[in-house]
Amino acid sequence: MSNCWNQTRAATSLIRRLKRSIINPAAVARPRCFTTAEGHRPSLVHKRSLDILHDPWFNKGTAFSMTERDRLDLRGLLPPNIMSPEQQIERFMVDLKRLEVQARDGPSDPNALAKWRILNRLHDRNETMYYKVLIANIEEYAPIVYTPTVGLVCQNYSGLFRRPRGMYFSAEDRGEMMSMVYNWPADQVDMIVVTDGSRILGLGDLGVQGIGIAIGKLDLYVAAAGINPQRVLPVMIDVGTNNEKLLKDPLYLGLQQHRLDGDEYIAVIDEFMEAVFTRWPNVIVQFEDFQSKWAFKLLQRYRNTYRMFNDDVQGTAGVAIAGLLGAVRAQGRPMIDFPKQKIVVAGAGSAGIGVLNAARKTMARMLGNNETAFDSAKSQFWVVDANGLITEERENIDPVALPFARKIKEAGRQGLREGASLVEVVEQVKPDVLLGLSAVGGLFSKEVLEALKGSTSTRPAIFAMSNPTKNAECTPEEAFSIVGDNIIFASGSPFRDVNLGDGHVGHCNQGNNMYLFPGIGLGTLLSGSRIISDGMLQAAAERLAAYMSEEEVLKGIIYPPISKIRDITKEVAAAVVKEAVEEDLAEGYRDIDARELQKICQSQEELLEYVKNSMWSPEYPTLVYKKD
Ligand SMILES: NC(=O)c1ccc[n+]([C@@H]2O[C@H](COP(=O)([O-])OP(=O)(O)OC[C@H]3O[C@@H](n4cnc5c(N)ncnc54)[C@H](O)[C@@H]3O)[C@@H](O)[C@H]2O)c1
Ligand SMILES: O=C(O)C[C@H](O)C(=O)O
Ligand SMILES: [Mg+2]
Repeated sequence: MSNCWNQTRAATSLIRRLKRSIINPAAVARPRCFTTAEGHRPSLVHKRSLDILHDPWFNKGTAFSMTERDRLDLRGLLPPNIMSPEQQIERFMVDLKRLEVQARDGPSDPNALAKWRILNRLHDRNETMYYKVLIANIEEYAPIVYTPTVGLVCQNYSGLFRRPRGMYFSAEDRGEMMSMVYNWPADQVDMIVVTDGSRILGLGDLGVQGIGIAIGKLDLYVAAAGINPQRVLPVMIDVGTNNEKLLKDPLYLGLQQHRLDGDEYIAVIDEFMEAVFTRWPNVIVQFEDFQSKWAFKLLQRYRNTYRMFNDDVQGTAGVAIAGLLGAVRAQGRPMIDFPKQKIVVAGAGSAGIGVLNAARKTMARMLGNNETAFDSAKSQFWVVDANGLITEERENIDPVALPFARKIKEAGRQGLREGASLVEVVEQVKPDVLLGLSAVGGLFSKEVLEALKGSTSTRPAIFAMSNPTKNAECTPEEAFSIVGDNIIFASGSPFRDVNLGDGHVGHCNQGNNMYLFPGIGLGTLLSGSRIISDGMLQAAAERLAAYMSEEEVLKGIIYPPISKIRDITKEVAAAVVKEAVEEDLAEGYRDIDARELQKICQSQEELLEYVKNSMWSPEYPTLVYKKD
């Protein structure tokens, strides 16, 4: 009986594995006769000779085997010594490491830009090798290809631009986008990250140069979520810039006109969305670094029709929620105490308001999930923007900030008023949490941090989440030295831990949306959900929150190390798939239909295996030439 059971199980499992192998050929061990000498299913290419060496999708450089060199007319075009992928990386690393003699930490690394150049050149030559290097050294090179260095890259883009990467749609292309999308060589695109360059990190309007941020985010999609690099597309929508310096710069690469606004602006974005979803109906579009003015409007406009999300609004909110819940646990309290936390937020832009809305909803759910709970939860927040504390007396208040405006009488009772300064607010409120998404470096000044010493919390939390490094509201050194050792600290860009003496470490967590967006994208892709629901985003945040053990959290570690990002992403993606199935949104992906997906979701183990097997890994496939 049990033998028969085992055989049936083995057969079912084999069928599943074979089905999955259609998604990822490497996911299943094939019978020998199907494989090449290198042991993998071959990839067909329609080019040969130098064209292959110049194609980063297929190029293997010195790792082409002799038989491949013959098959693809490469003989004589490469030095004769055939290298293993490991030897190739060793050689590359010698070059890259030369720059590390002087300094070795991302944030203040004087050679960061030079390292980016070396890595970027590899990206242009050989994508497989590039991602092998990135994945194996993610802790070290995420600060180069992502924040903070990517900010510097965007600022200097005109000078750094060599080979184009991704697609550019401009205001001049109106009426042409539907045909332009066919200029992209890939028939399948899974992930697009699009920006209009209007608010790049905390660096403001960088116009066309903002494409760097889309490229950096997609690097993480490949490295963390295992999205196939041939199926990612960075996009820049150039509607002009309001950055006067760029407008006057003759070397600026973008449209030298002021930004389109109003209906004209929306028409361009509408046309872009229609074009990409016509060619790639299953693509997921991540909106990135759009100024707040448009971030919310575009999200509302598209989120119920297209598979899209706004990372700054929704990804950041999830990461902040996970961190805020971690901060409650770090006080030795249960998560359900979250609705008692007093939270001061500095910054009421796309990120700040995104966090406020999500935190309020999370509190309301914990308080009974009804209207009264939702209403009372808002009293836990004090919001300070460029004009100080936001109250109902604020003139021309932004509608998205209105729900968080303090009642004027109540503010008065607290010794506060419209426009009160951040120091005053912190002094009077004595918050448990001080969270910055203001893009103002040093905003958490000595006075503000001194005021936080009066917090009624047993362990106050400071989230200096603005990017890049120089825009962080304070450094961990400042926080630990002024507020004291018993705090929780998180920043958007990486900083080193602080030595508190006597063997104690002040942990610096990186509170960055990179812990969520790759999993949200991958989970949505694999579920085949037509939209990205609030529930799917909530499931992602909850999974991240639960990722840290009690022991870690008590030590002040509320986010995982970036070296674990592939594992976290797998877990987050699984949570997103499961939620999409539960909400009946999942339509399945490729060969796995909705019913099969439902079955997979019944076992957490199978679900995680499915996600893992669907992730691309940087291995060279054997190449076989086929005429077009
Ligand atoms: N860590 C992360 O994962 C993450 C995610 C998204 C955004 N961010 C960062 O958050 C920052 C803000 O992004 P955004 O999209 O909300 O920008 P935004 O321009 O839309 O909003 C900035 C807000 O800060 C306020 N502000 C300006 N000066 C202030 C001051 N002196 N005191 C208090 N508030 C002040 C502005 O009034 C505005 O409300 C950026 O630096 C961005 O890099 C970080
Ligand atoms: O890009 C990042 O590092 C996080 C976030 O999306 C931001 O805009 O700062
Ligand atoms: Mg962003």
